[in-house]
Amino acid sequence: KVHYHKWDITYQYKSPDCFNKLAITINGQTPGPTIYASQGDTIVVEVKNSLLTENTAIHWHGIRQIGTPWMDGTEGVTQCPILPGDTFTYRFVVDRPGTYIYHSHYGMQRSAGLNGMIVVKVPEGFPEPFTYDREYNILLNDWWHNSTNDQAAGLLMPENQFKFVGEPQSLLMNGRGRFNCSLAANGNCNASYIECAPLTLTVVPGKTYLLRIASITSLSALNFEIEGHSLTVVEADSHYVDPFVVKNLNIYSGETYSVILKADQDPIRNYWLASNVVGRKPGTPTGTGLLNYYGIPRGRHPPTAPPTGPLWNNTYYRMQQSWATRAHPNFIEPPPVKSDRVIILLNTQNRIDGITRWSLNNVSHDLPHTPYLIALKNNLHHVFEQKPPPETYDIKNYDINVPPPNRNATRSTSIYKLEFGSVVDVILQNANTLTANNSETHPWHLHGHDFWVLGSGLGKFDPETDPKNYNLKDPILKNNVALQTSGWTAIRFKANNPGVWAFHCHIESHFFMGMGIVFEEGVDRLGKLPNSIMGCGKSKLGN
Ligand SMILES: O=C1O[C@H]([C@@H](O)CO)C(O)=C1O
Repeated sequence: KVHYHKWDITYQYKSPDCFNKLAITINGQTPGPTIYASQGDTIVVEVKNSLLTENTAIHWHGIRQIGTPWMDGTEGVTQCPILPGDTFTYRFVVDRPGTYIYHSHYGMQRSAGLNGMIVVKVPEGFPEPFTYDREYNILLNDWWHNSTNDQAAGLLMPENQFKFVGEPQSLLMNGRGRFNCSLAANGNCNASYIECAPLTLTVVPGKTYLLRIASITSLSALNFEIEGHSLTVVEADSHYVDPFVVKNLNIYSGETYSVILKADQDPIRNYWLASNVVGRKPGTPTGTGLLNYYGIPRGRHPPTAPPTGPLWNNTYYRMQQSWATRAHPNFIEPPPVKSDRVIILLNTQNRIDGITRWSLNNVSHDLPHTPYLIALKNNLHHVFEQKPPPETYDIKNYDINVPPPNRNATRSTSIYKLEFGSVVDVILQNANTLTANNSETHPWHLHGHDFWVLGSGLGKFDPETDPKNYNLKDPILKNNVALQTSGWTAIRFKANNPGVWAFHCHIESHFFMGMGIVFEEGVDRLGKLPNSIMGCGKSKLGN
């Protein structure tokens, strides 16, 4: 089955949290429309760029694009951007069931509202390992009142004029939140807007619901909770997990979870849906919605205060909370027992020529003007740095608990070339930022692949001892994983999807500041690239 969508990308004044500002919309909506499909279907999205002054590109987050790497929508990596006034048609197969996200992959446009959900159903009759009466989608986001232009300009200021994006003004559920209008200095803020009416999910006492929860936040690690109800986690990044029950769920940017909710509480009132910031000192009120028990007026607030979630800086708790580590006993795909290559990436914050950047092994990533996929396919070796980036860092002597002794780093367009079919381990190693006694959570996302999460720990990864504790029996498969403060995370994947794939921190400002790398594998196995991805850098000549 082929699903056709026609999207017009425009700037419109919107009030997601009751504060009116310019947002990027799809057919006038932010979040954009939810795409529904079944496993094996083809999705066709004709994207018209009606942003009058800027390019765009749309990434289908979690979709592996096997055989269609040029549809991954990662500007600078898999395609030239879609120019203002131009139309680009994305066409790809959704080869696995689950919950996915789409969002702009150009500049920091995701933060301006260009995002939405994709739901891929299992085929008719396929026995899911859980049952439910109906399902709801919950897209979690954070939201600022200034523009992404303001934000980008602040990030590019030199030395102590650097201005970080700061903590969000509000937290949204399906694009709706509630800023306290009495705090609105300027701009129009009107809490009675229909647009900022809180998300309300109606449940029938005794019934069972599947909640598809996705986070598209630009910065925040969130903790989601439904007051008075426990949640049974059954799926993570569209892979079935060994089910476990939580009171509240940590969800990192880019992740999706499916949880089972039973309407098993006292039906005489409504209950809060709550999302709270964890991992960074909160500066944002709890994001709320309502769980409405059928028969109670939909808008009636619970008699209680919304839950405020776990302590934001309890790393140990967050480590424990990452219970989504084991695959469902009936859906285990064990990893290869050994890897062909181990890449260790030290995450540091640096200052390069006065500009604050993030780096991996002291290399901060810049995107080339000719997308890698085009450059590699056409052997244009002069359009990006050919020297390979460092495979590791000075593990013995580097102190991860102090600011980088050498603030400086280098910027580069270099990429990691992987032997097709090889098994690759990546160890993400966190460290202190430029600020003393400060390490930050980084949610990493890999394009084009799922990876096994073999293990994680606090402190410095030890190549001699830590691999002995990897879970090689039933590790979970995901395409997003959190790197906790001052800790490490180990992942393994097969380089078996011909293409060029970004692997980066999913914090919008961090990727903008160079916190990512790019893998290449099997590009020589690809057929002719579509002309539609050309038109920039050295690809002006067309094919
Ligand atoms: O890139 C960042 O900058 C700030 C801080 O390090 C300097 O203001 C922050 O929290 C980041 O994640």
